[in-house]
Amino acid sequence: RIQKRKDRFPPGPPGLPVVGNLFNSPKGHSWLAYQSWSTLYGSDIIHFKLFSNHVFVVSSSTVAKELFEKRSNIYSDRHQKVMVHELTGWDRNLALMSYSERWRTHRRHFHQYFRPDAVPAYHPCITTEVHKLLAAALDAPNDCIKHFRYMAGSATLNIVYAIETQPEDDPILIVAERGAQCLSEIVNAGSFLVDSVPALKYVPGWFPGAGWKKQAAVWREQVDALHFRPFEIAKAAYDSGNAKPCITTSLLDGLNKSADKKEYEQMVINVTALAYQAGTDTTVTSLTTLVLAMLFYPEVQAAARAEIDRVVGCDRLPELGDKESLPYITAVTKEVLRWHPALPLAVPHRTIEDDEYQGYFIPKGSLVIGNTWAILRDPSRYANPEMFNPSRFLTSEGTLDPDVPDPTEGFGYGRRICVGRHFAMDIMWLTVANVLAVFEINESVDAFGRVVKAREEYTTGLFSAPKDMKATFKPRSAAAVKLIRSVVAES
Ligand code: HEM
Repeated sequence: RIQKRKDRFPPGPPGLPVVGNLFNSPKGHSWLAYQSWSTLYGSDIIHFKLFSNHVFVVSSSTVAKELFEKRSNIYSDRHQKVMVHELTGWDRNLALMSYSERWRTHRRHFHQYFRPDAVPAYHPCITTEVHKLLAAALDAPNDCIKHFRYMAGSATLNIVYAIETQPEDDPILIVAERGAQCLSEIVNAGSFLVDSVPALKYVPGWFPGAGWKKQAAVWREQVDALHFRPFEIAKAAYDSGNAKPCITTSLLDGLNKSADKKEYEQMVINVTALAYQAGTDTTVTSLTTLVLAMLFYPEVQAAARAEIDRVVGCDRLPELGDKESLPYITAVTKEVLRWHPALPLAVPHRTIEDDEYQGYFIPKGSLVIGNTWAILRDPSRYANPEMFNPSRFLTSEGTLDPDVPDPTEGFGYGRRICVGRHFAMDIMWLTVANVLAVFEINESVDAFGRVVKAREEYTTGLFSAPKDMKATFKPRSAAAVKLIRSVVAES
């Protein structure tokens, strides 16, 4: 019977006994290899094995909807790893939690602050941070990534903990940044033996060859600091009765009503730390892609600017209230998510039951990966998908075309879809509109006066960001400089 079921796996590259496809699985930019396997085997779903683990990769929106949405009760779990979940403390992160009552409680609490009708409350804060970004770009026109990072991090810490940060050497931003970075370090470090032999977690750090255990302890401290340091500041303000209302104070209001106060407080710590962890790198990566696209496609910059000048004029900056009247800016934002998704394979899902799809057998415990890259570059959905072309989302009259699919796969799938996507879309939209209203984005010049040519090269890993991004923000006019200075002075 087992043999019969094995024959019913979707097609995929041939593997070896015991190790499976260990030696022919891609080492970097795996979304590209999975996309070509899908073409080679003529299937929207492919299968391979890593040791005893079954991996399925889905590369069409139809199959993704069928599995992740229609069968979300089976396809919403996450793989648990000793290094990530137990030794370094990432079990607190909703995005990595197994599909359980604990995940549901965390997601419900987080969602109430980031659902579409809650997000407008953060518009004033986002607007102030975007204005500060414009001023920072005037003063340091070559540091766009640094400015994006500060904008996204500062907005998040303000909304979640009511903590005001400084652009340089802010102790809380440093702690948050370090903690969030260490997840990428763990993922990029590859596989740890302790994940295959969990008993190794009991080996003491001083044991010869257990250097990984010492590294795990360092990571653990950083993850703890990311969770506790900002929370302690917000909690102290709450206890003193002087706190500015924020997500933490709102959650702490529920503490007295909770049956298990310790457990509730732990949930508050996890939920509040989540926005920085899940929202900063994703937003910064996407905005860096915007900059790259603007270097390659100056005509898109010009079209965006023309729309802003026509609708908003030059005497004020675009606001989120202008969204309906600036469809081209919305189309640019969507195209950024589609052209180079920040997480080209989202976060892998895991099945909790045996399943069957189109005659194929998908065993319980399989990893099922949505190949967002392939789905968003599917030529049957998006013509000439390699081109950055916001107009694909517009009708011939220039309004948003409801028949062109939104690149929602950039935010993942089914019940695990990004909870912060409405907030993310607003912060991205406002940044795109404001930056293009007052700046030209140009290639930068090196110390010898030579233009640094932009390249479409991306990093590999959980996140995929433009490599060594260099660009310069040039104010469009003296009036634009004056406008930025006056807006920042006002706010
Ligand atoms: C452009 C920015 C962003 C992108 C591209 C993005 C993308 C994603 C993706 C691909 C996933 C995995 C979905 C899956 O497993 O199928 C995810 C999960 C998540 N995102 Fe985002 N995200 C962004 C911004 C944000 C922001 C700003 C927040 C918070 C304020 C946030 C909070 C979350 C959370 C909490 C999860 C975990 C959901 C779960 O596992 O149940 N994200 N995001």
